Amino acid sequence: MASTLYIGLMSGTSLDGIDVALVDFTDGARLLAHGHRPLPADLTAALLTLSQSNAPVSLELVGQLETRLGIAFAEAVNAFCAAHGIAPERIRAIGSHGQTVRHDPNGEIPYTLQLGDANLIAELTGITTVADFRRRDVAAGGQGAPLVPAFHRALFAQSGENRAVLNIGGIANVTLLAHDGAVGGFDTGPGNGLMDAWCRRHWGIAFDDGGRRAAAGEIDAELLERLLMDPWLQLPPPKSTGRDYFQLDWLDYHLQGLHLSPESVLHTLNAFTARSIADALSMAGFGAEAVFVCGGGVHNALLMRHLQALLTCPVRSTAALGVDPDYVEAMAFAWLAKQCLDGRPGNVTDVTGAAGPRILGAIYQA
Ligand SMILES: Nc1ncnc2c1ncn2[C@@H]1O[C@H](COP(=O)(O)OP(=O)(O)OP(=O)(O)O)[C@@H](O)[C@H]1O
Ligand SMILES: CC(=O)N[C@H]1[C@@H]2OC[C@@H](O2)[C@@H](O)[C@@H]1O[C@H](C)C(=O)O
Repeated sequence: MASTLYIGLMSGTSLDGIDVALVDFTDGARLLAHGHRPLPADLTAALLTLSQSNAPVSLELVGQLETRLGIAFAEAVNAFCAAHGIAPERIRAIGSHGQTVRHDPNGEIPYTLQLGDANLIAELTGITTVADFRRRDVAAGGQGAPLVPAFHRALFAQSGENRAVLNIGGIANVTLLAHDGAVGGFDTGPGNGLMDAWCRRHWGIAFDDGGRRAAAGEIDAELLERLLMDPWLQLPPPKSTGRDYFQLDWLDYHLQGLHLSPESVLHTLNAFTARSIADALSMAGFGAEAVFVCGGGVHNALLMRHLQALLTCPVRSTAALGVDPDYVEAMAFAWLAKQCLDGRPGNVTDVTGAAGPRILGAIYQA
């Protein structure tokens, strides 16, 4: 009988590193072990440059990053397996998200681009690898994102209540699990990405721990209003975005003529993330009875306070459902790999807008 153990690999838009999740699908989805491996600093720096939409990019750089990321993902798996004493033969497959460097499913020529050569992952780990999950959905006219809603449905639905599952990563996305079984979902806009970029620029730090620096500043009503006016936020679903749109150039444009302390800009960005999420939920007319949060934003206490203040239902971590909030996405890509190998669809057409359910991912045999 085929193994029920899968590894999910997630390297998200915040570029904080590689999440590794070992999941057993014998009965539901059980997280057996997890790990996090920072990306080498020069690789993060190259990816940050690449994700600026106006940066000149050479094909050589893209080719090299494809290789370097593939090696980094494989090393993350090998180190993880060694640390946990897991023989590669026990793993049915790896589901590798890859690193999104561009995402433009609505452009004249739609595309989405994730790097991290899965040939290398399969070769260096000896484990069958499934990767390239988004492009089939885009080929079918979809956004190619968000893809976690199908997994959220498998894991968190059947509660009889209207549940929202909110992932606050670099970008934020929400899954709407209605009490009658209907599933919706879309990106809501920036998560931590803009705050991280501001922290990097002003203090050379990766993120605002707990939201403490932001708390030292004030929310600026004028800046908040300007940010909330962005037309993307008003678009109806299906919709998705990436860090190539909500980036520092975008913020600098809105900061023109304002003279604010860096702390106040940060607090305004924090409030903006919360408002854009709450407004999106209200525009969707969903009537959430509970919101469960995953992704790194759950550790930003100030952001969680702002969210709770804006929403009338309880806002809790997915830990309240017994699922580690830092590994939901990595678990989702383990699940998507299993869906692919089982010949089952990975997309939710009401979420991505694709023409139909599609088996997502390409298989690289061990
Ligand atoms: N203690 C903390 N305080 C505040 N923010 C934190 C803390 N820990 C993590 N974060 C935030 O969470 C981010 C990482 O979140 P996560 O790993 O969910 O993002 P991601 O998966 O890369 O993004 P995406 O879901 O958009 O692909 C960090 O960059 C940081 O902004
Ligand atoms: C193109 C891309 O990489 N999108 C990511 C990003 O990070 C969060 C949000 O934007 C979501 O749409 C998606 O990731 C998750 C894993 C998803 O597909 O559900």
